[in-house]
Amino acid sequence: MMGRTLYDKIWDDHVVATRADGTALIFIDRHLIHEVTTPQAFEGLRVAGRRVRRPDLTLAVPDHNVPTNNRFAAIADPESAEQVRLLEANCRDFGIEHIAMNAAEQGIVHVIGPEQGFTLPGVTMVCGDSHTATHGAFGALAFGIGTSEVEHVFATQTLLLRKSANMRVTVDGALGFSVSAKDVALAIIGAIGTGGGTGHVIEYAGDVVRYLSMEGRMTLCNMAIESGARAGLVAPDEKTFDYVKGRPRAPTGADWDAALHWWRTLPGDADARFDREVVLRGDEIAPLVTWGTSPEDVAPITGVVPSLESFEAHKRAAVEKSLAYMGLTPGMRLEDVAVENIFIGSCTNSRIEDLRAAAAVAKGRRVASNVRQALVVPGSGLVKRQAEAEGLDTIFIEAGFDWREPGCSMCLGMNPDKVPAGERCASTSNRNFVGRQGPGARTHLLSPAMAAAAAVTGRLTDVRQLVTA
Ligand SMILES: CC(C)[C@H](C(=O)O)[C@@H](O)C(=O)O
Ligand code: SF4
Repeated sequence: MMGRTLYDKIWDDHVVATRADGTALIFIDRHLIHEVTTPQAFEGLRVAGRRVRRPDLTLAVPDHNVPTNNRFAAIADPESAEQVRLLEANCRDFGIEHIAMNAAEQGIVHVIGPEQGFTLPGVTMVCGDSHTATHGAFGALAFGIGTSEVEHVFATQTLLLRKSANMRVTVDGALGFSVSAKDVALAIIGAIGTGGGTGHVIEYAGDVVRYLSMEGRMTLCNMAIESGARAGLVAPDEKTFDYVKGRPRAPTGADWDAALHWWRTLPGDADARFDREVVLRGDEIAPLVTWGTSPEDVAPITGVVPSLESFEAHKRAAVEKSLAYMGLTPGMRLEDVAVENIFIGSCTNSRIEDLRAAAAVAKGRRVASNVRQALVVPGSGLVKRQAEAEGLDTIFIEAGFDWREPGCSMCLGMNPDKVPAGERCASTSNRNFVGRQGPGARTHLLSPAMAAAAAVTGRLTDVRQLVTA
């Protein structure tokens, strides 16, 4: 038998039935849900007179619409308030565990899954949310689904799927000083483009990926979707198992031993074949920022806004449009771009290590006077509590940052945290699309350390000038 990849193994383990047309019915081990993509799915169940088949494999949390301040006041926007209310009511009606907005464990769905030990190696995991790829960091096959599929999983705990192709992205060598998982994620998308992973599940491999912490691997897998991939994966190893062990929903006792035994068999076989291979060198990755309205529009912070001529002819019109939206001109030094807003948060970069990296830069410095909002939004209540125990909140507050409650916040304009039209934001999130952080907002994606550097200088800045090795 030919060697199998990690993806092949998880897939094979979950096939319930195969059909003549090449699709397969796949069992879903874990279903995360949030308030945005579930109301219609629950309604569909009601109309059909169905129950949720496996409420015990389902976990709910509100995140997109929750305000990150004034948590105990009513949510001002009626639509947001209704979505959050509906999630709770539907979970009560259908017997699903719901982490309430003001619970200590609340947070962004992709932060709380791993934190709670709900995310495990080898499982299939879905959520009505594109950044479900994050959980692939544990060697779980995790991907986003649409609302009608959410209903299908509710009703049957399965999905009808067509298998993707196998792709491997290897990042060899080591990362330079102040270069983080976010820079690796951006470098990969810059190299392969937003369509580079289409039709594939990407396994991230190589020394750089092995060396990354679980937090870093989550950042990397989080952005798999921005390269068009169905999912991102990292083979589980001892670091993975150490992270999972002792989490509230992780297996214990004999179950743990059995799980560990199985998890160790998951990494791909040495002779497994990938349909596509891409190799990057870690030492060639600099701290990166985006200059355009697509996550593939990346450049080293030491660089300039690219010229139209540097693109293939068919791309130039789009680049021109994107630069006009961003208010940038070719040849402009990226370090000369002033920013009025800073966002440190999102399911890409709101975990404890992200906050530590940002705090290390912010410590003893002040947010620049041209910066009007500098938000630090922990990914969950538990991250917030940990950060406070370490005194990170004090560092941020003394530097002039705004220390908030957990949620999606300024990552997208579904709650009160928005970037005003025409203003720029140095943001640790994953999407710089037109209007993503508010109508007319201009987003520059970067790492937490780079966002903190931008906050204290008031412009995009090479963090390596502020911190020494
Ligand atoms: C609102 C939700 C469905 C959406 C997603 O699917 O990703 C959001 O989380 C995002 O990041 O754009
Ligand atoms: S933090 Fe941003 S990317 Fe992540 S789930 Fe929320 S809105 Fe989507």
